[in-house]
Formats: sequence, C-alpha cells, structure tokens
Amino acid sequence: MSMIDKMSIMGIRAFGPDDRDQQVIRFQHPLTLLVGPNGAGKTTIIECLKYATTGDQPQNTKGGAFVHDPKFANETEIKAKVRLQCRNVQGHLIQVERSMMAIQKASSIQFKTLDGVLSKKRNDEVVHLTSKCAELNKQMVEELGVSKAVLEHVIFCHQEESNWPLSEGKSVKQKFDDIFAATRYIKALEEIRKVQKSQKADLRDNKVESTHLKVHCEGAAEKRRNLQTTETKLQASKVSVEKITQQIKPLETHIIELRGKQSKIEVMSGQVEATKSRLQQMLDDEKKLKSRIKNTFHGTDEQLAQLQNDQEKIVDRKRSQQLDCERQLQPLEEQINDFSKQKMKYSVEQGKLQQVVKNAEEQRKHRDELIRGSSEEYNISLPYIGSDLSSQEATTFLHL
Ligand SMILES: Nc1ncnc2c1ncn2[C@@H]1O[C@H](COP(=O)(O)OP(=O)(O)OP(=O)(O)O)[C@@H](O)[C@H]1O
Repeated sequence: MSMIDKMSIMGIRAFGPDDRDQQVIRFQHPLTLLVGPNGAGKTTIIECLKYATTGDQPQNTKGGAFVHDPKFANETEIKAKVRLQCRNVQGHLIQVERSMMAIQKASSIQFKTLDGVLSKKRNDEVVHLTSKCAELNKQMVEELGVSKAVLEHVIFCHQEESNWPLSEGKSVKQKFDDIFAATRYIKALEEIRKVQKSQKADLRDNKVESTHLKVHCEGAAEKRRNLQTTETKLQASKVSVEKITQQIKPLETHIIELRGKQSKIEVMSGQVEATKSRLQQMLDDEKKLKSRIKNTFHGTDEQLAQLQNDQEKIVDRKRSQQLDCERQLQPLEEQINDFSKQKMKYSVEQGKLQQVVKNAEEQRKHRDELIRGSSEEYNISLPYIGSDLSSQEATTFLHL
C-alpha cells in the first residue's frame, strides 16, 4: 500500500515563497489530523497533496490564484514549489516535485507551470523522470496504485466539493463510474466479449482445422512409417546392389574376355565358311572337269606329266600359229575396212544418181504433158498418144 511521508510547501496561497517560509508537514500513520483556525492553511495542504499527486490545481484558480500572490510578497515574480515524499505501492521511496511561477504584470498575473520531477530509487540508483520526457501524472497514479478519480473525488476531495454524493444523479453516477473505473470496466467487458466471440469463432475454426490436421497428422505418420520402411528397404537394396556390383566386376572382366574370344571365333567361322565355299567350288569344278573327261587316264603320274608337257608344247605351237594367223588377218581386216569405206562412198553416189533419175523422170512427164496439151490445142495428131514419148519422138514433135 502506498503511504505519504512528508510534504514541503513554498509559495502556495498563504505559504510564503522564501526559503525560510518553506513548511514541511510530516504525516503520521495510520492517521494525521490537520487542526487550525480558519485561514490557517488546512485546505491548502489538501490542495497541495492533490496537486502533487494528480497535477491538478484547485478549481477557480486558473490564472495563478493557487500561487502566493506577488503583491502580498512585494515581489514581481513568485516561484511556488510542492515536494511530496511517499512510498509507492511496492513500498519504495519516491519523491515528486512540482513547480509553478506567477509573474506580476501591470494589470494581471501571468502564470506558468514549470517542470515537474519524479525521483525514484532503482537498483541503488536514483532515477529522475521529468514531465518533459514522461507522463508524470500517469506515472504517479501507477506509483500510488490509486486511480485519479479516487484521488480527486475521495482521498483529496475539496471541502467545497465534498457534497458531490448529494448532487444530481447523473453527475453522481459519472463520479462513481470514474471512481470504480466502471466505464473502463464496461469497455473492458465489451472488449472481452468481443475477444471472446472472436476467439470462439477462432476456436470453432481451429477445431475444424485441428480435425483436418489430425487427419493430415495421421496421414503424415502413416507416410512417415511407409517412408521409414521404404528407407530400410532402400538401405537393404543398396547393400545388395553393392554386393551384386562386387560380384559383377569379375563377371564383367570375364565377359570382356569372352567377347574377345567370340570375335575371334566369328573371324574363324568366317574363314571356315569361306574355306567351305572354296572347297565346294573346287568340288563343283572337279565334278565339271570329271564330266568333261572322256578318256580316263590310267597311266602313272610321270606319264601324265609327260603327256601334259607334250600337250603344253602342242598348245604353245598352236598359239604361235594363232599369232601368225592374227598377223595375216590384220592387213585383211584393214582391206575390209577400206572396202567398207568405198562401199559407203558408192552408196552415197548411188543415192545422188537415183535423185537425178527421179528428177529427169518428173521433167520428162512434165514435157509429155506439155506436148499432149499442145497437140490437143493445135490439133496435131501424135502417133503414140496414150503412151510415154521417147526422146526422139519428143525431138521430132519440137521440129514440126
Ligand atoms: N493567492 C493567495 N495569496 C496569498 N494568500 C492567499 C491566497 N489565496 C488564499 N490566501 C489565503 O490563504 C488562506 C486560505 O487558507 P485555507 O483556506 O487553506 O485555510 P483553512 O485553514 O482551510 O480555513 P478554513 O478553516 O476556513 O477552511 C487564507 O487566509 C487566504 O487569505
């Protein structure tokens, strides 16, 4: 629980602005009673407590009325300061200091709020939070663990406003709502309902999804098991493949050797085939030769050799005779050639002459027609009318 230890006031309302005017109030626990005559400053102390904790000045003090009046001090400038020392909700010592300034102008007082500072011990080190860099009022609410509404309307309630529970219902309700943070609570409830609703929807979706996921999980587990089995099989297969590969290696070498042998055998079988076909050819030749042999020789090999020798000599002689004949034949062939050429020449001449004869025959026929035509025209009787005219007859006709 938070607790107020002491507070010093300077330059607020009737409290003077000089250092010697500074008043320090030590609060007793569990209860402190402020007793004094009217105008002694009891209300001011409560106002200062509220100001120090919430940062709020009393109502109707805008324009610097909360600060000690400069006219009273015969000063143009008054600096007011409230310093409050207390224990926060964790029991740690904290101190808050707030300052204001009132400057006397010709016809009015200018008011300024100066920086506030919250000092706090953290790990044996004093940390200062200024109102420049932190939200001092919010920080104080957190430190004291009491809401601003409670500080304002309950703990440090101004005497002039202490009758608020008797005021009209709407404002009473508003204050109670603020004190009990009902508005926030209602908002929070609404928010919780919204979140609950959305989470229920999410939950429904998640349930459906989880059903699907369960199915997927089971499927995945099944697949994982299958994968494991397959991997085991694969491993075993790899081992056996390795073994077989090792066994195959010498076999491959053997196969290479066998292939070499096979190609040699193929070459040899080709040679055998060729030999066989040659043999067959020779057998056929032998058969043919044997069929052409009319008289079988029954003598010895030497006699056969002698006979062959004789035959070769005869063949040589015949060849020499053939050569002689060929030599004699050559001029005869040349003569035949010349004769052929002459024959060709005569044939050409014969053709030409035949053409001349044909032309002469046509001219003669033409001549005969002319003679017959003339004899008919001039009524000349011809002895050989109707048959071809001889040259002499034609010449005779021309000399008539
Ligand atoms: N701006 C100011 N400058 C100087 N003095 C001021 C200023 N405002 C108020 N005062 C004086 O401060 C005193 C107010 O004191 P306060 O109201 O705190 O006394 P109180 O003890 O609460 O009196 P009561 O018992 O009548 O409520 C008054 O004497 C008033 O004249």
